Amino acid sequence: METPDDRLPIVDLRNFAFDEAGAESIAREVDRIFSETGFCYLSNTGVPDELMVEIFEASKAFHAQPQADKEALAINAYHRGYMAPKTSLIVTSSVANVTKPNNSESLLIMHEVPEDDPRFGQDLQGPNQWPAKLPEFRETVTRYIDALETLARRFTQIIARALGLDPHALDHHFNRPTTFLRLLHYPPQPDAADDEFGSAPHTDYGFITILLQDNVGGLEVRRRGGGWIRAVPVPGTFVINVGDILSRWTNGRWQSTPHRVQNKNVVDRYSAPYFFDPDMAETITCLPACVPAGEAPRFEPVLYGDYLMERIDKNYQYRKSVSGGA
Ligand SMILES: O=C(O)CCC(=O)C(=O)O
Ligand SMILES: [Fe+2]
Repeated sequence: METPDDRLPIVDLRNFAFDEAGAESIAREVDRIFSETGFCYLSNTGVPDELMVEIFEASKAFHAQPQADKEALAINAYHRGYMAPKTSLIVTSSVANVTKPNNSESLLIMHEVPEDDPRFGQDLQGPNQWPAKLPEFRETVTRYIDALETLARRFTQIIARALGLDPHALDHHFNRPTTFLRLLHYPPQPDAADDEFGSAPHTDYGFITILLQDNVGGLEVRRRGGGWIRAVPVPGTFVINVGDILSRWTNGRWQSTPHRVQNKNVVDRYSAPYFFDPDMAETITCLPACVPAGEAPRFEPVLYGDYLMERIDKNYQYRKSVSGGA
């Protein structure tokens, strides 16, 4: 039986219309939740409801296209484009021994890197791919990404506060953030076996993930004491969670909690996780505020770009042909 404790908490961001005391109280709440479950809902985020509707319409229109039109955008060496069902396998996960590929398809859109950007051509720094036959798609997705970036930057200030830092202390790591929007489609799997997932148990690599899900359900979050909590859809909210690099940055004070998706419904499920990560050129060093006096940090400093490439190269089959062996 479910009890009220089995629900993820909701943090009300009050449309960011708070004073100093309000910001502090939200930060305390976030510190408690991220130290325990590492997952919660966010309400009153300032992201317009219409935009949430529009991004799902865009995603559905993309996935409803003939397979050939989707394959025309097959994921490129810059990790941008379409990933067909059953092509990603989380192998770096310490969460589970995953053997079956994920039963989901997705379009990955990252931060734009124009050709005149000095980073152009480096790892993960290249062009997005846009569907030729959906004229409004790019504009809608760009508006959504802009809104989510604003939310993520504001939330980063709450994170800094929650860790006892100046609200702007972390901002400079995100001057050129690494961002991924993943427009996911999960086909129905009413008879899925226990080890067949839309998204197998995993933790997210990065800093924070801000997820929009439709009203179908299927996301589950691992409970600290074992078992899984259903992240039931709550209209108008996002789900936010701590990624591995944030957990590492906090010296393990905050948890990057395993989660998984199984769409055992008879209808399709759509979701849109937005991953907001540091600039790849930033070094992530355990925050001194999180290291107990007299103790050494639990993790070595790491260049975010190196860390991310390792995770991506291990997790995606398609990268066998674009990296490593060359
Ligand atoms: O679709 C979802 O609800 C979660 C997706 C997810 O965990 C991911 O893409 O990392
Ligand atoms: Fe995830």
